[in-house]
Amino acid sequence: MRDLRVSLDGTPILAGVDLTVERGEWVTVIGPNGAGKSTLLRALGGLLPAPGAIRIFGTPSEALRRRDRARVVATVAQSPVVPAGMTVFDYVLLGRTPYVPPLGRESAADLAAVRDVLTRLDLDGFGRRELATLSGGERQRVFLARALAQGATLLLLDEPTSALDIGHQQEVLELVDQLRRAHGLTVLATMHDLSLAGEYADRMVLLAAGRVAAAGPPRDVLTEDLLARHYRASVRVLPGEHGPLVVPVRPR
Ligand SMILES: Nc1ncnc2c1ncn2[C@@H]1O[C@H](COP(=O)(O)OP(=O)(O)OP(=O)(O)O)[C@@H](O)[C@H]1O
Repeated sequence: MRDLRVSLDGTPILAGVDLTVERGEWVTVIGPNGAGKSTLLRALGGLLPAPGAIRIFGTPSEALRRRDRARVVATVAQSPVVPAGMTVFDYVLLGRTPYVPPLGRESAADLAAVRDVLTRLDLDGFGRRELATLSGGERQRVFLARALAQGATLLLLDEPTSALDIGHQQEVLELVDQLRRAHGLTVLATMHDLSLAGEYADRMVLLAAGRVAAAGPPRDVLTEDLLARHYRASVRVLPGEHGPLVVPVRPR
């Protein structure tokens, strides 16, 4: 994206963001509440107009038709709408919509893709359950399952682990990383857990008040100075095996 500017109801939210994500790369956008992270993902997902600012694998975003975009870009929003009465299986099957011919039905391959992704996300046995009856964490895995079933090569993940327990956080991020390596997926995520973010991202972008305040490998972005300045947080940053570990410490 080049000079991405978004205003909502007359309020400037993104004030000229430049960001390139290479094919196969994992980039995580961090930043304090209200910095514009979700807005950035929504613009990339085609949900907000951004004429001329975004190219997806070389194609101007506005030139992609909805169905074509859905085969390339899959988004897991922060709080997706949960359709009343819909089962987990049918919800994940919605991810196959871009492959179903107009007025046609899902193929055996579509159904198999859904079963496969449910297994990978530890959701066997949940297929017939009504989505609305699942716990927050179970639901979050179903939202990710739908995006993975879509078979897109660019995954936009808006706080994909915020409702998950520590085990499922790791499981989901490991799965995304495995898929990335095996199928060359490109991942753009937002996360509030900074240590976890740094362990998985190749590069991080610190967004503050709609601008890029810092960008680079996790060790360059997760510094005590930058985090204190932009989050107004008191933290210690310790060296970790897979990236810096950010520990909040009570201010003196
Ligand atoms: N329709 C709107 N009109 C005016 N301001 C809006 C509108 N929608 C969102 N905003 C504001 O845009 C800013 C950025 O919101 P966004 O959801 O992108 O932030 P975020 O970085 O994802 O925050 P969080 O970490 O809290 O999820 C916020 O201050 C929000 O209140």
